[in-house]
Amino acid sequence: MRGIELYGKLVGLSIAILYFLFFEGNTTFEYIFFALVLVTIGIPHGAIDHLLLSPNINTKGLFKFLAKYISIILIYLVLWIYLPLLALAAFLLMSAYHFGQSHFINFQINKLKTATYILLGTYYLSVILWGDFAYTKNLLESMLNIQNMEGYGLPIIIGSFLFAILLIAYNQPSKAYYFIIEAVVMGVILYQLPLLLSFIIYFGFWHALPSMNEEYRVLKKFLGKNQFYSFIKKLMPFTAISLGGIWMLLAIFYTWMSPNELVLFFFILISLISAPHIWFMHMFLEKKDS
Ligand SMILES: CC1=C(/C=C/C(C)=C/C=C/C(C)=C/C=O)C(C)(C)CCC1
Repeated sequence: MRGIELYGKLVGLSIAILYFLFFEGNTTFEYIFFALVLVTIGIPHGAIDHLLLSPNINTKGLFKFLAKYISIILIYLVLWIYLPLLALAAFLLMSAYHFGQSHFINFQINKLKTATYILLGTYYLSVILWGDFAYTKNLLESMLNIQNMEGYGLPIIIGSFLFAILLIAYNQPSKAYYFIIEAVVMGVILYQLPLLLSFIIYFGFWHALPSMNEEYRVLKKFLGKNQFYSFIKKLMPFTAISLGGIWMLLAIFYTWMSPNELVLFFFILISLISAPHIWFMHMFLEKKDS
């Protein structure tokens, strides 16, 4: 594993340990780390999608890219408005694929790739969502009632874990032990944490940072002198636009929505920017493999 990823995972683990030791039940701790990781790693990892396929993009190329990006967002927004349950199901499936995919940046999967990604992503997502089922249920309440789904949690978690490990072992027998240990340790920890902290630790340090590290590795030859500084500079504009847009919309809807509805609305906004990001990231990672 490359340095930064390992350090990131250690930071993620330290936040979890700090929570268990000193801040159990402290929502301020949870919100502070949620915001910090989101702003510094979560959003920025998707802010250079325009450079992934064309590192030297020109103005015309950028407009074409933005037209595609915004069209996907608008089509998905229409789906959220008219068929919200389908939009939610699509979000969970896309996210499982996308999260799973980022576990294999340094490990080649050749056989049953899509299934492997989806199963491993489903495992982590379900650990996070079912680990704090009461809050997940409350967040989704305004959209659907998942009360009777509590019992499905363990079979889904164990089933996705077993099948994912089976497929990883089928692809890379000598590396499977690493994924097993990580999935078991992280599964236990994420399951015990409150939803938002669990989500942001996994999202930040197991998904966004490894993805950003890969973006940097591939793009750095196009960054001239001061590669790291130039990379950070390139992340800035779309990070600021995304955060500003999310902030503005949350501020506008703040007066009409309950706190739980606002959190769900926040995740719907994340889903809207994630849809094109997942697509471009998929193209980037698969192109790199071929
Ligand atoms: C945590 C959470 C949810 C799922 C969030 C997901 C799936 C986020 C995925 C983000 C991605 C894929 C970002 C891209 O890089 C729900 C079920 C919406 C509502 C309850 C809280």
